[in-house]
Amino acid sequence: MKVTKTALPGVLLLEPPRFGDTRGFFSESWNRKTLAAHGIEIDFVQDNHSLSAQTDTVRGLHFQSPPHAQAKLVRCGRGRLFDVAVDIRKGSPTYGQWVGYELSFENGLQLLVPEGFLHGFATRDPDTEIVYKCSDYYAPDCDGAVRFDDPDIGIDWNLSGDAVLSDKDAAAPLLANFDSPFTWEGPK
Ligand SMILES: Cc1cn([C@H]2C[C@H](O)[C@@H](COP(=O)(O)OP(=O)(O)O[C@H]3O[C@@H](C)C(=O)[C@@H](O)[C@H]3O)O2)c(=O)[nH]c1=O
Repeated sequence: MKVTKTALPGVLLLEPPRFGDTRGFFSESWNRKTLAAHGIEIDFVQDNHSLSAQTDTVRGLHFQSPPHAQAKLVRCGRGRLFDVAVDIRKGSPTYGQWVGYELSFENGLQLLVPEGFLHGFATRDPDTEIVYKCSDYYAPDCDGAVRFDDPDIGIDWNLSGDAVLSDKDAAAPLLANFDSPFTWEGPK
């Protein structure tokens, strides 16, 4: 397993090995012991799977507040997506900064998004599937969102057309009008 640090401490890019043969490939998409050996010890309790029919579908930027904050381990099941994490921990030296990576069925990459970060993605192909593990259960009362195209965050989504959004995401507040429920706890 190759684990690469990103510009945002705590956000990691994971590359599980794939064993190819004449049938195709085999890959361990998650293994608690392997991740623990890399210092990643998170109790995942829920797996999510969604399909986005159209290219340029954007879901995000989402979070769940404490006491139901979620870390997420994200991969692409089919197609290609651009996956983004944004630091929203008050007092963090990287508050408001983002990183984004292309996760695809082809490259098998995974993004680890810790608690205290917004998560969102844009699809690059039709019928793109995302699959992700979450460290807490869905808690609609703690569900929140920030505008995906907030100019203060400035994510370069590189869309080919207009974003396809849910009503909830279209009505999400800007970061400037948002009181983050997360606080930076210092370097780890
Ligand atoms: C997130 C979620 C939604 N739902 C339901 C609520 C609603 O009826 C339907 C669609 O919900 P949403 O519109 O919130 O789905 P979606 O916009 O795909 O939300 C997801 O976006 C990505 C970026 C994330 O990071 C996730 O944590 C989650 O917020 O599914 C669950 O039952 N369980 C869940 O865990």
